[in-house]
Amino acid sequence: MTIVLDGKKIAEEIQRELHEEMKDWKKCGKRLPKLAVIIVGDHTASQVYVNNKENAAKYIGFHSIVKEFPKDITEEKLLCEIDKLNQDSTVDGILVQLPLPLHMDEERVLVSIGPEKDVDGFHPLNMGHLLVGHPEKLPCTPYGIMTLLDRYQIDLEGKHAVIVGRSNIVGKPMSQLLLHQNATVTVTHSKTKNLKEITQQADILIVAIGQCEMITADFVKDGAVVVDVGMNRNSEGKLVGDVAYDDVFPKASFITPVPGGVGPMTITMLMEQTINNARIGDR
Ligand SMILES: Nc1nc(=O)c2c([nH]1)NC[C@@H]1CN(c3ccc(C(=O)N[C@@H](CCC(=O)O)C(=O)O)cc3)C=[N+]21
Repeated sequence: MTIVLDGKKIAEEIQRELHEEMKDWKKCGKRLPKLAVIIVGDHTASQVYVNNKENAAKYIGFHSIVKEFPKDITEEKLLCEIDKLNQDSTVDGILVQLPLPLHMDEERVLVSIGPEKDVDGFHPLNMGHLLVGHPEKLPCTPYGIMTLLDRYQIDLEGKHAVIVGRSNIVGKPMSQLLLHQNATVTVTHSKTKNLKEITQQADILIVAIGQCEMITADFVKDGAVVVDVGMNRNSEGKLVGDVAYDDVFPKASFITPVPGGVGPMTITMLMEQTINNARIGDR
């Protein structure tokens, strides 16, 4: 029997808890958290993400501001805007929506975010904390996946976790979090030879490659836990993952759907880290 890892449901549960906490903050007059989201250029593709974030913040009951800039804004101007937010003591979290326009140096922009306000966990300092095993801020998608696995009491110790994709945003940080839980981790990528032979060994298979329904049943071991980070539009405009869900479903012990799996968890972890910053900072 296959169990669906219901990210939407777990995300709602956590958001309800956070909502209750914010009610208490309001009651005792504590300053409410504030998240600042920066968007540069056309963001129609990530509109869903932006809307979901706004809605979550509204529901939980804290402040969220969105700053939109044209795609031809200079890097200097953008850095200046980030610096204003760094210095604004009412702002607890800053997120710069990726990808940035090609003329910008993404790393330079990410480094300019104050590490203590980096709710995405993309700052090299926070990546470093994660690498040495004392994470301060976690990238929201890997954090969301770990929370989801934990809520379904999926034991990771000694399991072979195979990650498909090595991005800084998902694959690399995911590998570290799984290692910390004593999984044996293999990271595969576009140059990996015999990908299928490796994914077939996975007890836990995490897929984050951005290829529409690439992982079919023949890539998956019987009883594997399958986590799909992909979010692609197919030819009919429907949102589909990197995993061919219907094909893989009967083989998996647990599987995340798209939508309603990893996505809502990512949003919720962003909310949690913003609140956590306000909690510890009281800046
Ligand atoms: N600095 C930065 N941090 C990010 O975390 C980041 C980013 N930039 N740029 C864009 C991507 C994309 N991303 C999504 C997260 C959740 C959903 C989400 O909530 N998905 C719903 C979609 C629901 C629907 O479309 O119907 C779901 O999967 O159920 C979507 C997309 C975060 N990203």
